Amino acid sequence: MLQPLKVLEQLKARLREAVAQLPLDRDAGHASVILELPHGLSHAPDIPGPRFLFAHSHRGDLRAGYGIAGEWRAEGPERLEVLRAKARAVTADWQHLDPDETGFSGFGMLGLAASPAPSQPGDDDLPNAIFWLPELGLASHGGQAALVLTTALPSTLDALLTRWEPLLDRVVPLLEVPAQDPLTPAHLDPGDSTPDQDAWRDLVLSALDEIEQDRVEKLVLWRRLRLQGHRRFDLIRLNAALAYLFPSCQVVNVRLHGASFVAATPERLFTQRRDRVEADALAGTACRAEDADRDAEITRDLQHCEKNLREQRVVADAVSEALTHCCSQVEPPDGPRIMQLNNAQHLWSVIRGQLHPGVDVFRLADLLHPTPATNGQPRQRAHDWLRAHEPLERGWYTGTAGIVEPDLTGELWVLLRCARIDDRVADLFAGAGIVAGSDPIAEWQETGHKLAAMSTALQFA
Ligand SMILES: C=C(O[C@@H]1C=C(C(=O)O)C=C[C@H]1O)C(=O)O
Repeated sequence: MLQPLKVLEQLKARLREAVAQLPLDRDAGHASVILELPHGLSHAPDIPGPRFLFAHSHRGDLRAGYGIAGEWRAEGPERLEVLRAKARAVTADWQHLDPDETGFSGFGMLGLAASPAPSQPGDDDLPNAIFWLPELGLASHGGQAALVLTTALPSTLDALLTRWEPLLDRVVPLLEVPAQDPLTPAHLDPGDSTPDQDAWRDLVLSALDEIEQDRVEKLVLWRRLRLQGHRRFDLIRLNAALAYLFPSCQVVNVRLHGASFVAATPERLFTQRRDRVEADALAGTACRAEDADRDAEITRDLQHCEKNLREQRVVADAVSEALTHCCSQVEPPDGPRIMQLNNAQHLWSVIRGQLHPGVDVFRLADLLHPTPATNGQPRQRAHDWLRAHEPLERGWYTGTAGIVEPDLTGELWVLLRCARIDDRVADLFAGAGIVAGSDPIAEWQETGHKLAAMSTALQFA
């Protein structure tokens, strides 16, 4: 294996050659240089500054972005249309130079808060919606990896090398550092839940009343739990713990300023590959048991529970219906089968469709987000009821985020099992779908199982 210093020197030499070939004097657009890395990546370094990460352990996929080569923000009901127009303009004029023939290309990140309604963001918070081209990207898949450097045009050779060489100096040596072992589990001080258990019961009862009056069929309520650590939470360790505990989930980190938004989510909003789309309908939750017989019994109960099946069917139906607006053909949902995670199990179906020409991730996000899995049904009425009754802003919890390819296809994940982490404080978020027959205590316990996904991992960070 090449020594880290050798890798860095070789990358810098190849970077200088490649940058000299970029059309830097064009007066608009973006250009990316893609350089092969000697081996695949299982984790991505955390350096100060804006950063995002999407890592999926079972798939062996990783994308990370550092710094900003371009960012576009939007809010309000037109937010996805606005970002779509920007992304179309960017990708129409984006040069890619891949001298090592890696097959990787530049990529962007799209991320959205749960509601398009503008909020009063704090300094550390993420914007309502953002499409972001990182200055340095890392991509790894199937044991192969590449580094992608992107700039807005025009630029000059000197300006780029002055920025990019120090960036490589900071990041490349860290790629060779093995992931740190988890720390001895630390005690976390539990803070308040908002709403607390009494306010939760009242909220569930009002939601049940709304359902009883036939104004909505389903409402997804949630709560925030604040945890205080005795040491600063370390994102690399946290990601490693999440990947270990939830290898079939997508680990997501997004940070623009101080605080990081972190998730280990089991739920895709959709995957778009060329003209095919696949979306998850995930709803209906039960716990896990240590004892295998008891666990199998819980699974069987979930598969036959009329309330949970109905809750999941509402989601599958709404996703199928949304896809009919952009597909020439939508296959009936499969399942529902069971998705088993370490802390919970869910009813899950996949819905597949054949897309009309010209459909992209922005259009799909507009049609699919939010699904009744995280909002309720019907969509607008549920959204309005929740905005009027929820005690806190959701922010990016139950928003969506993912990677956008230069042809504007990609994959977005529903932001669940997540936390906003700032130094030693972590705010964890979890919710539960309320339908006729839901019980406030059982739903409170369900949010507890979901919160345990992040709180367990945080103990090792
Ligand atoms: C709302 C959450 O999860 C969603 C709600 C579920 C349910 O109500 O059973 C199950 C999976 C998710 O779609 C969450 O994890 O916070």
